[in-house]
Amino acid sequence: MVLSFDATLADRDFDVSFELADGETLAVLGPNGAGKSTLLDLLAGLLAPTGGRAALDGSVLFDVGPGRRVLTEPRGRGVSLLAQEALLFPHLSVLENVAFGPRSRGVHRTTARVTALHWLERAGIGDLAGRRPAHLSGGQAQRVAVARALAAGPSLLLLDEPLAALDVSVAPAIRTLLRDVLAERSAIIVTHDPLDAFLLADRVLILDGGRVVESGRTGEVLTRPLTAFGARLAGLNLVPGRRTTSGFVGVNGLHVPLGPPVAQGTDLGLAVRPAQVAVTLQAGLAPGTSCIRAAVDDVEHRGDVVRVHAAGMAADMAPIDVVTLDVVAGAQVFLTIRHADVAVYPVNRPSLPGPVPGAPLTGDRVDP
Ligand SMILES: Nc1ncnc2c1ncn2[C@@H]1O[C@H](COP(=O)(O)OP(=O)(O)OP(=O)(O)O)[C@@H](O)[C@H]1O
Repeated sequence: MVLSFDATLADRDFDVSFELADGETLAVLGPNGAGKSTLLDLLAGLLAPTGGRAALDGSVLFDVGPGRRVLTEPRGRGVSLLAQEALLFPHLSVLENVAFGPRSRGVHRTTARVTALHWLERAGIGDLAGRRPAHLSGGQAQRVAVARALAAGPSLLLLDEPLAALDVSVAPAIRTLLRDVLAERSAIIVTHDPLDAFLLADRVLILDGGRVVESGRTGEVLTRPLTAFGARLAGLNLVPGRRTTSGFVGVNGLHVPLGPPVAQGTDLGLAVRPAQVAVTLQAGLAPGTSCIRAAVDDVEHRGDVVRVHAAGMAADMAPIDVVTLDVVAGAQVFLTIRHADVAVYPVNRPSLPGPVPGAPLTGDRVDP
């Protein structure tokens, strides 16, 4: 375990614990005000907790409680922060910017420059070493920031939405660079983008209201979310429901027959993609499908598709079908799902504060 973290911050109602394995990348997601920046600031030493303890590579970052108050200064933490904006020193060259970290740790000037050049080359911009930041594009500046964060030789890399300020044409290349440098590196990335979580992180921590509300392997959380926020991130419908004698019964009345392994009364969730929910005017009764009747709440235009909201679910339709079937708010429709397209699973599985060892979880999937 490279990092153990347990902190409360009373005036922000923040109370979060988790662990990070050596070489693991953790994505921290959550709505605005969830506590993501607070988490990074506590780790970087920009904020002091009111209670708790964190240790990185066996060294205490903070240890605060009755009768004890240890707060390691930011520079001594072995933590580097890569922010949205590159924030380079304008009066220093690119090489000097990157060499600054090692230099300020007392590394000899020549060695620091060799280290800086190594990371600039790794970031694909060795040829820009002599430039001033004013003469860099946004993408180039962020590459310099990546090199600078790594040249400091951190035990833990913190990334605060590192792609958010970049032009969409530049972000993919920087994402590829991050994917390369994050492999085998202990890192925590705050992001609003589930794609970044998928591509960059081994594990996901979802915060809401200063608490961990979901945690697990990225693929697990984004295919079988436990919370409405997790489902929204993953682009899935999540229908809460229960196991009854005949199977899954959703709060919206959707019924899906299930095999025996799950005990009656268990709280279940059904996940299905909006593209796999069919909207019709007649009840669909084909074998292997389930159908509910619902009134349309809202019709939302989303580029190539129209998203229809009804019975707590979203269904994507082709615009021509919306017109042909006259699907408008208030219309009565039938929503049909194929059993083969849904995942039904317990939603009260314990959250997993630590890394999940080995194989994906098995045994809790109870797809029909
Ligand atoms: N400087 C501050 N002083 C006091 N409270 C703050 C401060 N910054 C944030 N908060 C509060 O702490 C809580 C967590 O905020 P935080 O900025 O960590 O959330 P976040 O998940 O990073 O949100 P966002 O996605 O909007 O950046 C919120 O209730 C917020 O109002």
